[in-house]
Amino acid sequence: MAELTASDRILCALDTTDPDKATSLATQLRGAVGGVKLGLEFFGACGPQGFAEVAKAGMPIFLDLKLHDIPHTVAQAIHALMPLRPMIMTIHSGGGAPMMKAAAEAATQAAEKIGCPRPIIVGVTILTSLDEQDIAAVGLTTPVEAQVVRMARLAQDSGLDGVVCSPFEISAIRAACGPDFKLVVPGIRPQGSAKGDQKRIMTPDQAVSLGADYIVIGRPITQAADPVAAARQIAGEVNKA
Ligand SMILES: O=C(O)c1cc(=O)[nH]c(=O)n1[C@@H]1O[C@H](COP(=O)(O)O)[C@@H](O)[C@H]1O
Repeated sequence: MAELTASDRILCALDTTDPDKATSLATQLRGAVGGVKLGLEFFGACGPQGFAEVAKAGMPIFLDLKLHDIPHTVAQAIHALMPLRPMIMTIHSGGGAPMMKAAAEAATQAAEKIGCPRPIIVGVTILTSLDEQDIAAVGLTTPVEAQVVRMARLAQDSGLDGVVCSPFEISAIRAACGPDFKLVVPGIRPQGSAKGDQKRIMTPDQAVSLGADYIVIGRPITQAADPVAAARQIAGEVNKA
């Protein structure tokens, strides 16, 4: 497979309830980023129809619904979502091995049935909006990096293609899971941009240098006065690194 360019590695999170805004951003950003992410906010407001509208812009779409339920329910949800043909889908690694295995199997079966490539199925590990203190408060006493590596190994053993992790865990997961395991990395903030609710953050060039396959960036692009210029500047920084 051809090496991804810096722009290809950027997935822009279109977190909005407005389908016209999402479609317009997806159209403008074509060529400046590798794909767009539609998540709970967009899908909750606009549903599969909204997804199909944005898809007309011709960009690969990362469908981020972070599925987390019993194995049967998650498998059926994947069967229901697969006709949308997303490039990447998220489930939650915290759902455990039986759920992740069921998700991987459902994605393979649905892709065969529809006749499309299986999407990249990634497991969300520990959210980038949490720091050590927040994580300890929910009762997880293992240090974050060790906990995330544990979840990544379990995801790999269960047949997932990769995980969503913070930039801080990239090196440890690479060492544990090898070069082909996909690392999708949010918690990315270009120098000087507002952190917002993110806590475990790095700059785009740092994350790619450490080995991120994809970096997920929302507000620093979508809330910029010129989103295309912001995306191109980020790609430039990644290239320099
Ligand atoms: O699964 C995700 O994509 C995700 C996982 C995570 O740990 N942290 C995280 O921020 N995300 C998503 O990445 C995007 C980050 O958006 P910004 O904070 O605006 O750059 C949001 O759409 C989040 O839903």
